[in-house]
Amino acid sequence: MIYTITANPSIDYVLQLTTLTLGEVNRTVSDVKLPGGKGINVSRILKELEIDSTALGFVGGATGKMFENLLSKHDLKTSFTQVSEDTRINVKVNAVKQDEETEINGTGPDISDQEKDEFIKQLKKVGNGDVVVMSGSLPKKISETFYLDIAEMIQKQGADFVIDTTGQALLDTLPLNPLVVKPNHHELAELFNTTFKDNQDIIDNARKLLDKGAKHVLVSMAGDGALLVTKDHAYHANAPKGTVINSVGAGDSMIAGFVGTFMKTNDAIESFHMGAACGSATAFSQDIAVKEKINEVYQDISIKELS
Ligand SMILES: Nc1ncnc2c1ncn2[C@@H]1O[C@H](COP(=O)(O)OP(=O)(O)OP(=O)(O)O)[C@@H](O)[C@H]1O
Ligand SMILES: O=P(O)(O)OC[C@@]1(O)O[C@H](CO)[C@@H](O)[C@@H]1O
Repeated sequence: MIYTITANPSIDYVLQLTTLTLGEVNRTVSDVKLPGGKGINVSRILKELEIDSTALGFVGGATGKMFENLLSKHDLKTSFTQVSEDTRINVKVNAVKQDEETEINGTGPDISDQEKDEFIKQLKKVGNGDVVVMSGSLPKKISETFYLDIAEMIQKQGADFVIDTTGQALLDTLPLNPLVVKPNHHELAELFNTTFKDNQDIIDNARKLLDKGAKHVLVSMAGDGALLVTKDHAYHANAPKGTVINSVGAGDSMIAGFVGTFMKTNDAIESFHMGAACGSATAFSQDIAVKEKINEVYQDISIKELS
């Protein structure tokens, strides 16, 4: 079983505008409310790929009820920990003429020690052969070592983990050998306080994450596709041409496609191909991609060995 942890889920309020002008009244062309959060998006793509997962996280208040209601349409297995404060609302603005996406993410509810303990109890059921995907920001009262503590705990129980976070929190988990990490190229550059001049530069820095313990490294590069870096080889997946509608969740979709396929096939290149298809398919959709779109985009992706 794959478990996804979204410590700070959200209602994503996605607004399409012609243009966005700060300091003025702006009106939407369309708006939708989606059940959001990185782990939730991973679970939603896994569902499209017909792979079972259970979504875990903290949900609370009136917005939490709305979140669960929005999510119920997707028929996912969930086991949320109820908290007393409200689930956050994240605002996503797509200004079509300016070809710009702006995101405003809330901080999320305070989580009490008791609520946190209840959540941790849920992880007792994780065992041999399971994979736990942990992603997204932490609510403010949760310790920065939350993901690291969970990784240590579930590893002792025989499970693998995947982590999608940035900075020191990511580096700290590498010695525990995450199955895959997926920084985007900006996050990778920040990790090593550098800038990249070409793909080889990115590959060299991605290999530092392998040296520190990651089993696979994906580097996503939005409209420039993605890289899969292993100790001896590096591969590039193209980003097919298409109309980008809302790329929120493209990175989560890539992780879901990779992890779900890897659990079935143990084949990193095939998993990378599916990950890239899921990422681009989501960028070409208003919501997280559905399986028909993923299958269509899959045909337009080719994986090239670079070294
Ligand atoms: N404009 C695009 N055109 C085609 N494919 C895209 C586009 N944007 C993203 N993708 C695909 O999705 C993958 C993940 O996107 P991206 O690099 O933006 O991840 P991210 O920064 O983690 O995104 P997010 O945080 O919004 O989920 C890319 O590597 C690429 O394969
Ligand atoms: O604030 P975080 O937890 O870093 O990111 C949350 C978020 O932006 O990530 C998802 C897209 O990746 C969205 O569904 C959600 O709103």
